[in-house]
Amino acid sequence: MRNAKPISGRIIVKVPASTANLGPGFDSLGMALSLFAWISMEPSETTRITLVGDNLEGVSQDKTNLVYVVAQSVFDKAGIELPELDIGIRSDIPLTRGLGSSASAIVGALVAANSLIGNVLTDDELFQMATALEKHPDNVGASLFGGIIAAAWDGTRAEYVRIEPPSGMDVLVAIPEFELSTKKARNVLPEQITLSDAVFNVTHSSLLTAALASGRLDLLSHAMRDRLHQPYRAALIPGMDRILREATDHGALGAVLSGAGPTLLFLARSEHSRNGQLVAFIQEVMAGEGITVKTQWLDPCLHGPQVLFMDENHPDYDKDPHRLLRNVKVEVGA
Ligand SMILES: Nc1ncnc2c1ncn2[C@@H]1O[C@H](COP(=O)(O)OP(=O)(O)O)[C@@H](O)[C@H]1O
Ligand SMILES: N[C@@H](CCOP(=O)(O)O)C(=O)O
Repeated sequence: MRNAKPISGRIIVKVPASTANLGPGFDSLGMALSLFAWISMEPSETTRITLVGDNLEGVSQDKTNLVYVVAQSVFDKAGIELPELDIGIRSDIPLTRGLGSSASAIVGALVAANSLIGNVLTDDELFQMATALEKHPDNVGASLFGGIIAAAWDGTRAEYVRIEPPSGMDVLVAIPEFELSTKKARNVLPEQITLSDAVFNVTHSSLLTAALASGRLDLLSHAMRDRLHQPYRAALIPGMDRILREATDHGALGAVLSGAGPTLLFLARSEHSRNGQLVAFIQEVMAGEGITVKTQWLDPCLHGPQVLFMDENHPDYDKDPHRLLRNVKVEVGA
């Protein structure tokens, strides 16, 4: 049992989305993105889970909700009695599209619950818990620490190194209208691969990590190639093969499947990125496949979760937390 302080007050956490793999770094590389989810959490007489906004369709509002379950695991580990919770969730991260919505929910819930009990768990403990829940460290590490992370999990313990994203690098995501669960996209992967494909991925992942750490943007198109998961997942995403193959002819530095997909992700130099050529190419190929995609320019997010603690003296404490979440301007200080 830790020295957990009694739970009181309201926590609002703003947590970034993430993209995993970056091509060859399967289950290892992740980068936080400037797209966010917000979770409010406070003790209450009975549990209530309110979903705010359009992106959370189908998410459960009972005690099976991921945010509620993960929060309880924090109280359990800290050895304190499990409280009923009033939880509000707002997310600008589309679900099951390969932008780490589940990782953001897990990290947001861990950080909110830990804040409610006076941060008795360390960042490392939160990272270990998040990795064990998500079963791979790439998305959760990026959401928790911001920037780019290179991580390895052996099933017992995860280690990571955070890399500051190179400056002058923009991120474009092309989000198809259809959902693809991570589970389904992992199920199409083979049990075994050839030694030459394994060597291809180890070498390219190492080169990519070093290129990102040293700002060698010129190496990205070479380094972001993958033979471990993208070739198998391509069958689930019409148009993906051609777009990834030809994106560098249209201004991208590198093009990959984001996480398990179906979102495609492109890195581009900031000064070239917004001229519309790349977006037009993606839209044209996807339209030819009969698929609607939403494109959105993002930046790497340099920070992890930001936490606002409200006690009863806070000027907004009397406001309905769900109305606060609805307000886009909910900015949560570091
Ligand atoms: N904010 C949230 N609150 C509760 N559950 C969530 C939230 N975000 C995501 N999830 C859960 O995670 C699932 C999506 O996870 P997954 O298939 O791994 O896709 P993604 O690439 O978006 O992480 C959703 O169907 C939902 O069950
Ligand atoms: N390394 C995982 C990443 C899954 O990311 P998600 O955002 O699609 O959940 C994988 O490629 O399966």
